[in-house]
Amino acid sequence: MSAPVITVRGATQVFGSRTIFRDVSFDIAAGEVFVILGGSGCGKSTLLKQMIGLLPPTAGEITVAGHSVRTEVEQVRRQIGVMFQSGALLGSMTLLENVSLPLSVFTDLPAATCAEIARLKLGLVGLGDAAALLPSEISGGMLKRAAIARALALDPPILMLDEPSAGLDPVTSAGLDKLILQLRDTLGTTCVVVTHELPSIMAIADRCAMLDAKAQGLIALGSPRELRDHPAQPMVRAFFHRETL
Ligand SMILES: Nc1ncnc2c1ncn2[C@@H]1O[C@H](COP(=O)(O)OP(=O)(O)OP(=O)(O)O)[C@@H](O)[C@H]1O
Repeated sequence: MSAPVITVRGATQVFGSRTIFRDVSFDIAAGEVFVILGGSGCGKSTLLKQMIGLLPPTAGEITVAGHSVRTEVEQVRRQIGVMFQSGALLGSMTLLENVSLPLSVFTDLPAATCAEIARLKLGLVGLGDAAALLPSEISGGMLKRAAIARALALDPPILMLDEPSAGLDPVTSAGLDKLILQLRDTLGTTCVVVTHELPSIMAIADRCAMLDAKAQGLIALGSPRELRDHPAQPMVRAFFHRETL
């Protein structure tokens, strides 16, 4: 494995008297597609928020490109483009304006250059012809692609996607999987994806980390094929073989 770009060491999250997960540790290598999976409420989104620097871990340490999420939040954020579950684009702006927004807010580039870069990003996600449309005028799959284009606006080396295929039909979802792999292959983007869609996991993940609410932590770490073919825990087996426990 090449040098880790993200290190998670003993990450723990407690809300009030409730432990969501404890002592979670793994590395994510540069250029890896890393999936965080597990049942509802096991803490996938919470772990993502810790990695982005939005939520300091109750205990443990996470670094992104060598920067601590506790003490160097600015530097951490600069490494990461995020698409949250809602993927919210601003409804009153065209796709081009939505994708330009991070560039005009966070850089000193002239408006025409921001627009040119935004156009390139829209092209990258297959929306080159949709730049002038409003979010209300496009499909769910196109909305996700536009949100990914916006997450890529500032050329982050890491992309984090929270349930990108939620609410999409299988064909559109497979198209999104292909896009994620294309971004990794063409731009070298490290992708951290939260999902519990088994076909997506098998299609895109180099490795995955499985969290479990009952175990309050990590129950499996490895390639999806390893976890499917050699599940070390009944819960892992149930997930990859679609069995009930
Ligand atoms: N700020 C918070 N305060 C208290 N509890 C929280 C907070 N954020 C999340 N939780 C709880 O922590 C648990 C894990 O939430 P999280 O959203 O990380 O789960 P998840 O695995 O992403 O679930 P899903 O697949 O349903 O999105 C949930 O029970 C949630 O209610």
